[in-house]
Amino acid sequence: MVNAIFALGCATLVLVVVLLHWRERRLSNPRNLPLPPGPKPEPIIGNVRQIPEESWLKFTEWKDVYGDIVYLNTLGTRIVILNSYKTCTDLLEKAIYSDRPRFYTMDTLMNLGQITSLAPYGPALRQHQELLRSALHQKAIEQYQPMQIDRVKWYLSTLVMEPDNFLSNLHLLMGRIVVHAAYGAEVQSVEDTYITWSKAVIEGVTIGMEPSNMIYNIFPFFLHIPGTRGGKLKILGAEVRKIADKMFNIPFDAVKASMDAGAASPSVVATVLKSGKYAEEVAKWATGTLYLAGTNTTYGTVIAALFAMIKYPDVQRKAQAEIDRVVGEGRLPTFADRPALPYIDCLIKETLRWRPLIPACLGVPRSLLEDDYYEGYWIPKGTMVMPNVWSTLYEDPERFWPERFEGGKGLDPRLWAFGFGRRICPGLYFSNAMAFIILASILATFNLSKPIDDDAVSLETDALIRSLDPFKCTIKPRSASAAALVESR
Ligand code: HEM
Repeated sequence: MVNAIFALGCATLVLVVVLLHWRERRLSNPRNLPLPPGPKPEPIIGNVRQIPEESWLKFTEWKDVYGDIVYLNTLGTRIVILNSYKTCTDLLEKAIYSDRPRFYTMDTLMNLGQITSLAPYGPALRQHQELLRSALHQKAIEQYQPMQIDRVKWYLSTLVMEPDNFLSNLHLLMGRIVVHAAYGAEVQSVEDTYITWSKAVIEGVTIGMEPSNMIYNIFPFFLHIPGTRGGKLKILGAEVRKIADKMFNIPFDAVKASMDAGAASPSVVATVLKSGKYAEEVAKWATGTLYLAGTNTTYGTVIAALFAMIKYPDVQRKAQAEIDRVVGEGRLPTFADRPALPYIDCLIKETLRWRPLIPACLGVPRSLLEDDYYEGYWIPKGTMVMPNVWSTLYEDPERFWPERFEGGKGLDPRLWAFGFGRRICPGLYFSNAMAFIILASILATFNLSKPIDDDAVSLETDALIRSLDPFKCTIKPRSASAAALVESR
C-alpha cells in the first residue's frame, strides 16, 4: 500500500513537472515553433561530450548535417551556433542579441566582469563603446601614426640585431604601441609589468573560458573543493584578480597623477579624463580593455602573416615587388602609401580569413535578451549565441591566396572577423593600421624564409584567441641599402 502511494506520488510529481515545463514552453514560445536542429544530447550532460577543443571544426561539420543554425544544450545551457555569414548578420545586428553571458569565473573569481568585451548590454556598456569608438575611429587613430612608425623602426632594428627574438620583440612592439596610445607610457622590455600583467590576465581569461572549465560557471561550488581541478582554478582566479587589479588601476592612476602635476603625455586616458564626459569607472575599464585587447590580438594576425610568408614565398615576392614599385629604395613605407598597395591589403584580408583569431567567438559569445523566431525556429531568451565565422566558405580554404580578393572580389573577411552589430570590435581600424605598417615595413626591408634545420611547422593553439605557436624563421635584410635604411634610425 505504502509502495503504491509512493509510486502514485512520484507519477503525479513527474506529471506536474512535465506540465509545468510544457506550460513554460507554451508561455515563452507562443508560436510553438521547434528549437533549431542539432546533435542528439545525452541525458543530463546534453551535448557536452560532443564539443571538442577545436570546436569550430565540429560546428562547421554540423553545418552539412543540420544547416546554418545549430542548437546545443550543455548541462542546461542553451547554445545556438550560427554557421553562415547571413545568419550572423541577420541575428547579431539586432539589439536583442547584444548581451554577453555571465561567467562566474570572469565576474566573481577574477573580477573582470566590467571589461568592455564581457560587460552586460546596458547604459554603462554604451558609454564604454562611445569612448572606445571615439578614441579608435579611422580619423582619430591618425594621431598615433608618427609614434607607430617610430616604434616599427625600432622593431626593424631588432630584426638585424637579434633576429631569433623576432616573436618576443613583436609582442613587445605591440605592447609599446598600445600602452603608449592608451597611457602615454613607455614600455622598455618584455619583463616590463605592462607586458607581464596583460599576458597573465589574457592567460587567466583563456583558462577561465576554456570549454572544459564551463562546468565551474554553471556549478561554482566545485571551485571550493581543495586539491581538485576546480580548487586549482580558484587559486589561479585569485592570482589573476590581483594582477588585473594592478593592471587596470596603476597605469590609470599614474596618468591622473601626472595630469595633476601638469605633466601628462598625450594619451587616450588623458583625453578622456580631460573631456569630463565619462564616469571614472567607465574610463578606467574601457581604456584598460583597450590595453588588454590591443596587444595580443594584432600580434596574432601579424605572426600568422609572417608564417604565411615562409610557407608561400611567391606571395612574399609579389608583395615585395609591389612595395618596391610604389615606395622604391631609400625610404620605408608610410601610411600614405597604403591606397597604392592593394596587394598588401589583400594579404591582410587573406590572413584574417586563413587564420581567424576568434573562429567561433568562444571568448566573446552573445546572450539573447528576449525570445526570438528565425527561419521557422524558436530561439529562447538567455540562449548563448556563437557566430562560427570559420564556416564562412571560400574556394580552396587551406591555400593562402591573397589574389582571391584582388579587384574587390570575394567577401571581405573584415566584415566578419571583427564581429557584428552593436558589439563589433572597436579596435578594427587601429588593428588594421598596425598590421599594415608592420607588415609593409618588414617586407620592404627583409626576406623571410624557412630555417634550414626546421620545417617551420606551427600548431594553432588557444581557446580564447587562437594564435600560432612560436616558430623559427630566417630573417635577413633584402639588400645592403635595406640594411643601411634600418640601421639609420
Ligand atoms: C586582429 C585583431 C582583432 C580581432 C580579429 C578582433 C576581433 C574581435 C571580435 C570578434 C570581437 C567580438 C565582437 C562581437 O561580439 O561581435 C571583438 C571585441 C572587442 N575588441 Fe577586438 N579584435 C582585434 C583587435 C582589437 C584591438 C586592437 C582592440 C583595441 C585596441 C580591440 C578591442 C575590442 C573590444 C573592446 C571588444 C569588445 C566590444 C564589445 O563587447 O562591445 N580589438 N574583437
